[in-house]
Amino acid sequence: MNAPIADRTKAADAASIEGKNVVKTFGGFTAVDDISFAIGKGEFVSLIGPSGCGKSTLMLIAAGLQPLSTGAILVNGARLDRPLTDIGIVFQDHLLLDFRTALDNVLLQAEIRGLPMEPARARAMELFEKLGIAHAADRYPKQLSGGMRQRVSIARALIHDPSMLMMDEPFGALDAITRTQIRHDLELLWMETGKTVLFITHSLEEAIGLSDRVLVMSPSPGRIVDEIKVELPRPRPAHLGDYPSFNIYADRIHALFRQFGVIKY
Ligand SMILES: Nc1ncnc2c1ncn2[C@@H]1O[C@H](COP(=O)(O)OP(=O)(O)OP(=O)(O)O)[C@@H](O)[C@H]1O
Repeated sequence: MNAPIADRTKAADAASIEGKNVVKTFGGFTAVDDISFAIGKGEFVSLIGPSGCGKSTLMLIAAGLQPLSTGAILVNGARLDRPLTDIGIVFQDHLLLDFRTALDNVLLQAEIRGLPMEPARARAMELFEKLGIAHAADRYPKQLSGGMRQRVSIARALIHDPSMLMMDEPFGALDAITRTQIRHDLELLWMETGKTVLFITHSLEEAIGLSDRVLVMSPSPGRIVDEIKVELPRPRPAHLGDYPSFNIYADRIHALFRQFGVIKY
């Protein structure tokens, strides 16, 4: 099998992130139950698990946006005690401002971060080219399809060239055909940039189609119950079922969900 990460030279600039015995309680309720994980520089790791198992909570903790109850997050080996800034985040909801064009939405991120505007504009257009939306740079969010809006969100998350990307069900609201294409485009962008990615999804195709490793979570209280190293060549095809090993990985995840009663047939 070929190496999962295409451009290891870029990965040197990427961040590593580690969770050590992370616990998160809300009052008496345990949302995240003693989770440890390690994501290497330039690695693409997905979290998959049933609704409410604590995926978003874990991601927010890993980004320093939510305090943990006990445990620690280490970024490049240093304990995280504030929100990460060297990061891009993409949510299921695009969160674009209606009154700014696609390009200006991306440039807002550059403005907030105090980046020089001309290079930022050039980089935004370069990202738009790679994401296939250069022709729509001057359109407003309402004039874009759902897939195009998520592409703008990805460009916004990458405009400052962060060393890590976190994505919380970024394609969850898109139709199946758009999802397949945007998955492929994200994979190519990742192969080129070598960012460290933490990706949350409910989709086996997305988890297996994109990841170097898939971390499978139990129903609440969320724990990591399996780790699958995906050894499929990249870039991966639209129809993953062509690979017998895709079905083996998918069966393994289904079996776990069946064991937990998440899937009952
Ligand atoms: N701020 C909060 N206060 C209280 N409970 C919370 C809070 N945030 C999350 N929870 C609870 O923690 C659990 C995990 O939520 P979380 O959003 O992390 O799950 P998830 O796996 O991302 O779910 P989904 O796949 O449906 O998005 C849920 O039971 C949720 O209700």
